[in-house]
Amino acid sequence: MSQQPTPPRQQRLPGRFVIGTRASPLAMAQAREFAGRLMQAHGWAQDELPLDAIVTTGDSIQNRSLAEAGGKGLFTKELDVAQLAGTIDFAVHSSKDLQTRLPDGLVVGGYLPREDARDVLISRGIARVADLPQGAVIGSASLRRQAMLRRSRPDLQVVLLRGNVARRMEKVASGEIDATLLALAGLRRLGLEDKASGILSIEESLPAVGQGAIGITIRADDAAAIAALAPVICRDTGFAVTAERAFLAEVDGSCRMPIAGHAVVTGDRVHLRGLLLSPDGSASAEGERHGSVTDAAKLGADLGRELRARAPAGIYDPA
Ligand SMILES: NCc1[nH]cc(CCC(=O)O)c1CC(=O)O
Repeated sequence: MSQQPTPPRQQRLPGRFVIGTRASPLAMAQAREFAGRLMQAHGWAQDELPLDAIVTTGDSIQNRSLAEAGGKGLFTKELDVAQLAGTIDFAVHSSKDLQTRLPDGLVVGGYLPREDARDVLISRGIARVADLPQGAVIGSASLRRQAMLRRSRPDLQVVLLRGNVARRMEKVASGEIDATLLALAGLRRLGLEDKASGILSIEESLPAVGQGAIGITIRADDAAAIAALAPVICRDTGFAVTAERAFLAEVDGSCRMPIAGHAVVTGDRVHLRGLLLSPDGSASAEGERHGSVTDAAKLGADLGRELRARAPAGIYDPA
């Protein structure tokens, strides 16, 4: 559903771009953040940067897990089509939700500076997963979060929970479920950080590949878009997410497996951690790599191959 009429591509004014985004509150907040950074960097006015909010197939599926429904591409398909057609020039994505392989003709032009990548616990007053009562009901749609919870707290009842961030939080507040895990980044961008009951450490809940990083896709041949992005993109976030995404592409690429991967850049070094789990959390393979940021993609692929090769039974052949 494309709300605003947008000029055909050939009529694009020099320096004028249309930003495409999903229509969820979080996606809109991220698109506004990107627009704000572009306006500041270039001195553009708001009406020079129209936002085109597009409802994707993924947004309209609420009752099944994403893995069942067909994966990450469901959240980007309609945006990809609009972008290739030239209706939108930039598409703003949560890197976490971005397929490892983009459609031909589209590339990630860069990433905005990463927000905190950690997960948070949302509960009625309990700050730590370890302190949830025996048998508590905890909801998540993420295979990674489900498997990590089952591993650390096999007694919890882990149930499928979908819907946007606000709706998930309501289900905790109303008592329908006892707790859920969400990304701190999303809460911050929605101005809801004070609703977090506690923050999970990176060790406790290794984040998803790309978590906290906003990726901007462009048409591969759009030189004007590449130039416009240059002052707003973050090089270090790019190295970190490149390592993580190379890892993900090597271990699986679909989102049917619980996978976590997180890289941190310090100076010209990158440190990547990866984790594969069986759905019930009982089997796992984890590892890490340190190296130069210029080798980010290679480090990620190396770690992915290593973990795939030594994954115990139960990971690639779920019981
Ligand atoms: N899959 C939904 C999704 N995609 C990105 C974020 C959070 C923002 C981010 O990771 O940048 C969320 C919500 C969540 O996991 O709590």
